[in-house]
Amino acid sequence: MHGQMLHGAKVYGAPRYDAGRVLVQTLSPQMGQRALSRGLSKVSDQDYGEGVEVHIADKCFVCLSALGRGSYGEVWRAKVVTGASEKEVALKEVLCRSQGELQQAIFEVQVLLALERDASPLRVPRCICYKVASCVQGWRVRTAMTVAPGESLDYYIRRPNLHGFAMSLRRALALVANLLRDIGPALQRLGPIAWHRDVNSHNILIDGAPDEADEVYLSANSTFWLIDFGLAVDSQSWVSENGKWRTEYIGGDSRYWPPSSWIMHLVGPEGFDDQPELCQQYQRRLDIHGLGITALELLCSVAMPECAEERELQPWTPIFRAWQNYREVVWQWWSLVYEVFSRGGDLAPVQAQLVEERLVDRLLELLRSCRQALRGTAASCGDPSAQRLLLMIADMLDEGKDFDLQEIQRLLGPQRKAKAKEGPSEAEQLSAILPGYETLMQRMQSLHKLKTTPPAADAALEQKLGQLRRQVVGKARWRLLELAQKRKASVSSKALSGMSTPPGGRP
Ligand SMILES: Nc1ncnc2c1ncn2[C@@H]1O[C@H](COP(=O)(O)OP(=O)(O)OP(=O)(O)O)[C@@H](O)[C@H]1O
Repeated sequence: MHGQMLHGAKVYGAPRYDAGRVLVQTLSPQMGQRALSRGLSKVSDQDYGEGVEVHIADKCFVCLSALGRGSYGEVWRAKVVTGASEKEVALKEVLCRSQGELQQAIFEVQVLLALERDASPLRVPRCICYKVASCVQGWRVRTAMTVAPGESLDYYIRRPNLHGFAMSLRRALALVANLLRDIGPALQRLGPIAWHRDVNSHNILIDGAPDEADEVYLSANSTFWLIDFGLAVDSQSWVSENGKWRTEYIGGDSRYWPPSSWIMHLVGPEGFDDQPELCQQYQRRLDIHGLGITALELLCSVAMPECAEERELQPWTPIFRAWQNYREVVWQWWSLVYEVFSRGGDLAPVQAQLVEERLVDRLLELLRSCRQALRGTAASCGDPSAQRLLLMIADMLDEGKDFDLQEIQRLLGPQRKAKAKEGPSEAEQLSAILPGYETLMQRMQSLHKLKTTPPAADAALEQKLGQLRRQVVGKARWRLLELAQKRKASVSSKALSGMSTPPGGRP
């Protein structure tokens, strides 16, 4: 999730699906200094700040500098003093004022923990430890995670282009291929557990891509990291006829929303009555669409020449034009909604205006133009690897296609190896905590009782969380086993049916 003025509209659904909020906490370094000067060895209700010592479980950290700011507070880079093998960590704190927010914040941690159990390391931060503490406003969920390298992709793509068109295009294609190779598998592994719902260029970090580097260097060295699982929802309870997709608030950055999210936002679930494909998109493919738009944005931002005449370079011109049209119109819709949220106004008139303007039909048309341009250029560009990329992006943006994330590795080859883990974390020793048949969210309802027993609750809360972990461990193990068996069965049935390895891909 993110909430920076220009890059993070925290847009939630229409008031009938829960009024949303835009909360940007500003934590001043002075606050941190004050905490330090009071000689606090343990921060309970203090915010992070330079030099502030933070204890989470048996580990101790000292805040160094802010890594970034989101709608729920700042994320700080911190030095490890004791208890963890990493030198530095990223400390995130989410202030939860309600049961719902607490459940959401804990789910974010659970998802990180679940992902790190994956056999092959993914490019997502690893959770080192976390703590839930009650405070006057409700609860604070503090997480220490590994620092993902690099900078936000949305800053990267706004840098001026130093190269001529041919070189820029090769660089862009190399970057887009690595973006899909890195983020695709993360989303694929995430799928059985959760939908991220906020895949966009602000929540993806890029590393190893200096401005002057050529495509060979970028292919070998650039990496992309998915962060911020703060809007993730349990994919098991989300999907189905009466799944939570019907009632849960809408999340994410509307510039990366598919048409189905706008339908939900402007009309509600009834808007899908005659639109089964869009309904399926909203239930299952929000992240794929977010990744597709991010890929197109990266391609055009890096490859598109700054000068308009140069831009008229066939066969790539149609893609640049389609993207520019999309960007102009969709960014305008986003700013209309965001403006109302940031001043806390009534969203209903803006929603009515957007319905009147036939936003969904226009968005479908803008996306159709993007796909047409991508497919047209793929047909004429003559470079098979560029072709594969363009067709893949077009399919990701196609509400009529049931895009499978496995396609990415099949067509682009496997993800380059992420750095090996640096030793077992506390999380690895914890019980498995994947949500099972009953969703984690439902189980967390039992925390409700603790809300009525204020501050004494720290220990009780920890105990309760421990209980919850133990309760779900059996089901989670079973589910992991089942998934592994399914994978095995599908691999052996493919082998039996004599399927060959596709060119450049894995079997
Ligand atoms: N593990 C990490 N490693 C490096 N930087 C990070 C990490 N986690 C977060 N950040 C930085 O902190 C910023 C805010 O983090 P995050 O998006 O998780 O917070 P949030 O409150 O959920 O924000 P949002 O408003 O985007 O929802 C990120 O944009 C990024 O710059």
